[in-house]
Amino acid sequence: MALLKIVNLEKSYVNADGGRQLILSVPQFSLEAGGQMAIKGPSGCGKTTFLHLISGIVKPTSGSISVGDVRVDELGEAARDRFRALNIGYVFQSFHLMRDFSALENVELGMSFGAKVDRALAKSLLERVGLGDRIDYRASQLSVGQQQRVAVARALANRPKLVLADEPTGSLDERASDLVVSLLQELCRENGAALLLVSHEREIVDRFEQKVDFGKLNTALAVEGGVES
Ligand SMILES: Nc1ncnc2c1ncn2[C@@H]1O[C@H](COP(=O)(O)OP(=O)(O)OP(=O)(O)O)[C@@H](O)[C@H]1O
Repeated sequence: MALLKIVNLEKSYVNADGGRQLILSVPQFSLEAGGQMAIKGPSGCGKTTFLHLISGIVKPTSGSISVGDVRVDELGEAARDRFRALNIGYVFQSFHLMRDFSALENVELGMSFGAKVDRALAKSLLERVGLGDRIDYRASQLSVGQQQRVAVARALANRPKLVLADEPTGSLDERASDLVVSLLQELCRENGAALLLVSHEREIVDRFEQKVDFGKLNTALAVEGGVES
């Protein structure tokens, strides 16, 4: 059964001369519950916008986005924020951790916008990503790879149905990248969460059985003369 279903999704922005520019047009897209998929594509092809639309950070110009039985596109801003806090885990390229908060506090922060803070779960997630001995270190005292592992733990903290990862290995060397992607895949599998990861790195995308070229998925690129990957 599809967890994520998208039909005729479009996003346009007003450009500098006041006209509208269509930057994303995805006729059909779906991801099954617990499924794992990588989206590849070059810089500027709309990958981040796609994840922002799915998570409700940005509202579409038209079209429908269903996550489970919720129509994300029909929710107001506050409801989308609440929906995201309860249902979506997000991993960013640049982590978005609170530098002066400990690893544990950062994971708990991922819970505080959702249902409730569960310290035992936060600790077990940090142990699961290999940071059991670093839970009281501030984010600023952790290596770049360790910070991204905290971000992975935080993304699973609210027991999401769907984890979105936006270039999660962009700041990491090869060894740390491998570890972060493996942890994301394993933790999502263990928790029954679906995983949608975007990356421009072929080695990362090739680790997924399901992969999509966003240059082909986003038909606005052809209209706007955009890049092909
Ligand atoms: N708020 C906005 N206003 C106007 N244009 C925007 C806005 N946000 C994104 N865009 C445009 O949408 C296009 C897609 O941007 P997006 O960040 O989704 O691409 P991307 O594939 O994630 O790129 P990258 O890999 O470099 O992050 C770009 O041309 C960008 O300039």
